Amino acid sequence: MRRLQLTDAEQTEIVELVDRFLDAGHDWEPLNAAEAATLAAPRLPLRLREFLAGARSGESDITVVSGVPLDPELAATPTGWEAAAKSGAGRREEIALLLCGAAMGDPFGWESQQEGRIVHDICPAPGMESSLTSASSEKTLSLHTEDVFHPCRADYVALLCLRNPDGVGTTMASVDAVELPPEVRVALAEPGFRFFPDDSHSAPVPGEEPSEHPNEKVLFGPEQAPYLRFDVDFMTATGPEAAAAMDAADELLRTSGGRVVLRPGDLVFIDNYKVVHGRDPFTPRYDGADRWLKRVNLLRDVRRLYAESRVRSRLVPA
Ligand SMILES: O=C(O)CCC(=O)C(=O)O
Ligand SMILES: [Fe+2]
Repeated sequence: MRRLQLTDAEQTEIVELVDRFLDAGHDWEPLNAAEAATLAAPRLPLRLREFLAGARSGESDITVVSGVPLDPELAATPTGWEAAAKSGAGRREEIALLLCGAAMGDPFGWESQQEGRIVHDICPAPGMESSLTSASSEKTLSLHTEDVFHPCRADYVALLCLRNPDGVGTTMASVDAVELPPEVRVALAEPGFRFFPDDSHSAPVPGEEPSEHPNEKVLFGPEQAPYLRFDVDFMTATGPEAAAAMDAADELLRTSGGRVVLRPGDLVFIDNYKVVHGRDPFTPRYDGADRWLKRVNLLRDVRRLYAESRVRSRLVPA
């Protein structure tokens, strides 16, 4: 894990950059602002840009920037993403996240997720307490690769913490840190698995038809330092050896991993090719003081999405 604490002077620079971004009268729909964020990101503090460039080129598994400035008049935590979308709560934080995110990758979204919003709100929603989505609270969110089913899944999931009054942990396990027995490693590197869209995807997304789910590998890429895709809730094994390897990996990831308690102003970049993440359970309050994160998905090059979807759009089509 790499960590950077922003200084007071750097925080002031970011506040001014957010002000300038607002004054420039960009279209505040974050999807439209994503490109403007890429153009403005070179004005972020030099030390921050160098830190993120190092994290990117060194393929840091977990990268934390602390002290991202939050609005002193931050709105109450909305009761779910729809409420946040309606009120525009946390706009300054969305911009700060987009700007920092754009220094690490290209922001993109999903037509099928939070109605195509590019910056997501992660806060507990009434009725969703036990769901398998980030709107849950009372149920553990098990370790997962974000959008495990899709070839255009993020290289990084960036989470900016606005509130976390009970110190709820974001669980994480890195493929670099887990010791998989050789036979498990071999089985996970065979195309013996199928991956499915998780419950946060509302509309059908390409690949939702069972026939469209090819057999895939859990471990892929460089043999000495493989990448990982994994989500026990939204994958199946196609044979007994694959099933045994999946169970073993699940157990080893859970026991080898740890947790990061995000504090207000903490921004974490989770390498979605190396790290699976989840969340500890908590009791929601629904009183405006609940835990609240903003999330953006990042690709290292958005052209991977254009090529796959055959549309020049930052949204994966539904
Ligand atoms: O709430 C968290 O800490 C993480 C939730 C999650 O899995 C996500 O936002 O992708
Ligand atoms: Fe997630």
